[in-house]
Amino acid sequence: MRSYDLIIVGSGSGNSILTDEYRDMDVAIVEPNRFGGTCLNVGCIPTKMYVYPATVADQARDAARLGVDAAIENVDWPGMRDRIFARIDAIATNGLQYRQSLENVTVIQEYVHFVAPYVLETQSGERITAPQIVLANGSRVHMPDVPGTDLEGVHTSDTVMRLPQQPRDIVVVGGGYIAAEFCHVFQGLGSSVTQLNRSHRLLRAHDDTIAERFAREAAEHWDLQLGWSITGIERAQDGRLTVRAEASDGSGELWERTADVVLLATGRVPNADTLDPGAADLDVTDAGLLAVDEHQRVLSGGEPVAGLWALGDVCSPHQLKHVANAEARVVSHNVVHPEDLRGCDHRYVPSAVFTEPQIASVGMTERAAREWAAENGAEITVKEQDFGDVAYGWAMEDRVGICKLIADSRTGELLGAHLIGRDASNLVQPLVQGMSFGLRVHEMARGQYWIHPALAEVVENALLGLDVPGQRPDDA
Ligand SMILES: Cc1cc2nc3c(=O)[nH]c(=O)nc-3n(C[C@H](O)[C@H](O)[C@H](O)COP(=O)(O)OP(=O)(O)OC[C@H]3O[C@@H](n4cnc5c(N)ncnc54)[C@H](O)[C@@H]3O)c2cc1C
Ligand SMILES: NC(=O)c1ccc[n+]([C@@H]2O[C@H](COP(=O)([O-])OP(=O)(O)OC[C@H]3O[C@@H](n4cnc5c(N)ncnc54)[C@H](O)[C@@H]3O)[C@@H](O)[C@H]2O)c1
Repeated sequence: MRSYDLIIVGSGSGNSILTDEYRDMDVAIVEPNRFGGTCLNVGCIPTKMYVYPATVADQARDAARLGVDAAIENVDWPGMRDRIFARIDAIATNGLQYRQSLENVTVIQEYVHFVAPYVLETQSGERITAPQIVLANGSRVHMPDVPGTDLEGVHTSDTVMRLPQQPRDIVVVGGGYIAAEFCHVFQGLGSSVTQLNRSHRLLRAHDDTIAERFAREAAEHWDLQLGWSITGIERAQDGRLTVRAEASDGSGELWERTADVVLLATGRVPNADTLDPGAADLDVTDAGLLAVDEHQRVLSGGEPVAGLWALGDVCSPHQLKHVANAEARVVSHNVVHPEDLRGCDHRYVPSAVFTEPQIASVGMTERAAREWAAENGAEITVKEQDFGDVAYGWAMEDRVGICKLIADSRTGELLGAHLIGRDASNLVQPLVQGMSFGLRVHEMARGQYWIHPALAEVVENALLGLDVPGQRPDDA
């Protein structure tokens, strides 16, 4: 059995823990797939490289409203795909080659699983061990359990971005982040898109106002079919794919649609199970995540196991790259400073959905805040500020955007922020900052300049619209 000082399983955020402090350690990085993990190869980065041109095309289509007549002559999918992956594949290849070039690092290109505490076995039967092991092996696509998902032309986010040609039409199954982003990509680039979702609600974790506004916009941009559960996919006589579904309400009503391509976007599951965690007595949560404490130490029987760490999608309910990266920074420190353990601050985790229009959110939804207030004898104040009511919104003739804020009306603490509209993923950042550093609503609104007439004035006005200390007439 080969011994190392440290084994890292997974080359996504796990790869980033190796700082200068690790130069004298004998390290193994285990990565059976493309080096760099999900975000780089099949996730955040390539999706956004498709989202951007799709948004450009969408804006061109919408420009006549502003007095600019534009026409989209052509969308070069193969050229776009090759441009995107020329950049990404080179980063993955260079990342692998760099790690392989280091004297103290061994890259093992196989899957591993536990056979005993601190002992992992590769697919080819080699056993490796280390006193410190970082489990950063992410999550995988969840496939609906229906016939036909293995047919050619049925894709997931892992494969759809490498399609040889842009599909004329596509059925996207699911109502979460991935479905929302790919519906925008394909619709923006000119495919005919049908979105099929089991429930009547899109983006289920989001604030009701935002989810409803998004569903309204989605229905204007593509064919939105809500309340249908997929029952199977078949090869149609013309060689295309027929998706079949039945009504989710049990009425027995049936639905079908034929398209060139089907994209399954029905969630991701953590890869804790594939590590065989029972062989090392590791705790797994009901959601299938490796259980960790606040220092990212993996738990066994509720107690931290010395030298065993986890980070990212394999242990995080958030399934977000910035969370995986933050946890990687904590693990990077803790592995080499066990006497000075750091923790990860998960209080205000923002996220954005890069669809059209963009959506961004941090903190409690209004519904969660109302429940929290009822349980804690608190009172909340809510402000919905339309983008269309600030100067830059006039310039855009905006009819969609909202910045919705929720605060504790006694303390002025911002509890939640939810935006839909142009640049929402950037507009939310000053609010994340204010929340993270304990600023009260009035301090955020009046303790800084807001550039006029930037779109950020929508955030300023939303803050000023909250009924909180410092902003009431008797506080003046
Ligand atoms: C289409 C898509 C778009 C996304 N967009 C965004 C976004 O815009 N913003 C955002 O914040 N997040 C986004 N995410 C989520 C984000 O990609 C993940 O949260 C993040 O990449 C998780 O990082 P990780 O290091 O935990 O895992 P990963 O990056 O998945 O790395 C885990 C690695 O472990 C390897 N592995 C798995 N099992 C084993 C094993 N048994 N042995 C050895 N190696 C193993 C895998 O091959 C993989 O490379 C997106 C995800 C997808 C799928
Ligand atoms: N911009 C971002 O930050 C970003 C982008 C993409 C993905 N992600 C991350 O990746 C994760 C996975 O994304 P996702 O969109 O696949 O998951 P999700 O959990 O957001 O949505 C899954 C959807 O699939 C539906 N579904 C599940 N099983 C189904 C079935 N059998 N039939 C029909 N519908 C079914 C669910 O109802 C839900 O609407 C997200 O949790 C997110 O954190 C983030």
